Amino acid sequence: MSGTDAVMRRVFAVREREAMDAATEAALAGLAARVRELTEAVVHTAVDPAEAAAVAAEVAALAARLNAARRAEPPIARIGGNGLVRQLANPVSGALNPVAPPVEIEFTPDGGVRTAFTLNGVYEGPPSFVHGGVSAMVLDQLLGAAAAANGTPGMTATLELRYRRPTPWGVPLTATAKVSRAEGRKTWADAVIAGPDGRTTVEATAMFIMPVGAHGDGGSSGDVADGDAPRG
Ligand SMILES: CCCCCCCCCC(=O)SCCNC(=O)CCNC(=O)[C@H](O)C(C)(C)COP(=O)(O)OP(=O)(O)OC[C@H]1O[C@@H](n2cnc3c(N)ncnc32)[C@H](O)[C@@H]1OP(=O)(O)O
Repeated sequence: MSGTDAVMRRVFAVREREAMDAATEAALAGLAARVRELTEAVVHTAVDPAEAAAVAAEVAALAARLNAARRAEPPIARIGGNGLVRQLANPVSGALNPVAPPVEIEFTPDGGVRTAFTLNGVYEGPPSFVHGGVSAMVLDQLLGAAAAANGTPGMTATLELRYRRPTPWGVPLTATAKVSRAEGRKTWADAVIAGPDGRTTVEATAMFIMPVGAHGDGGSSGDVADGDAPRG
């Protein structure tokens, strides 16, 4: 994505942030994974009120330990030496964010993107099914990654969802996205989530707009957050 990299640097311009070293990233990814387990346990626990209160006090103490040294902003890591960065705490795909499932996005040979993921009960909306807003969040990220993979990244301007069937949690899901059209600063992309039987549960179409200046014609040129670059 060498041509894309320069555009990405401008579209998702953020203030300069210190990149996280690999050892700290690995340690915090492990911490986030444990906190995900904790969150899932909180949602499903059936302990008595006294035990819940005791655990709450311990968790408060742990939060105080982490807050003893804070970064002003969420962490990033650099990809290569060209200024492109990954947002390690992206709420969809960031391994360092306990709120993120996380969803790992890969390039596909057809120029699109794909992910396989499982959502647990933390993301429940209607009983037994994934919250529609969570599906929208995953699809927005995936569609944005498809626009980036096409070399035409942008800000989400429109996001249309069609919920065809309920999306179950606790089972393997797949999602794919691909650009259908790009004109000027606008890029359109389509995406679907499918259940384990391969049937579509949610369809989405989005339009992304590349902010003015992102083509390198004098717009912002700060460091860049690319959401979370697809791995592949
Ligand atoms: C690997 C990396 C993966 C990254 C994935 C990231 C996924 C996540 C992406 C997000 O969540 S982004 C956050 C949610 N989106 C926003 O917060 C966007 C907020 N809105 C904006 O920043 C601006 O409104 C925007 C950049 C979208 C457009 O501002 P502009 O000043 O560039 O638009 P302008 O007014 O010049 O209009 C340009 C054209 O776009 C049209 N337009 C602008 N906003 C529109 C809109 N919202 N919907 C439909 N059309 C829109 C507008 O009518 C016009 O059409 P025409 O050229 O045909 O005349």
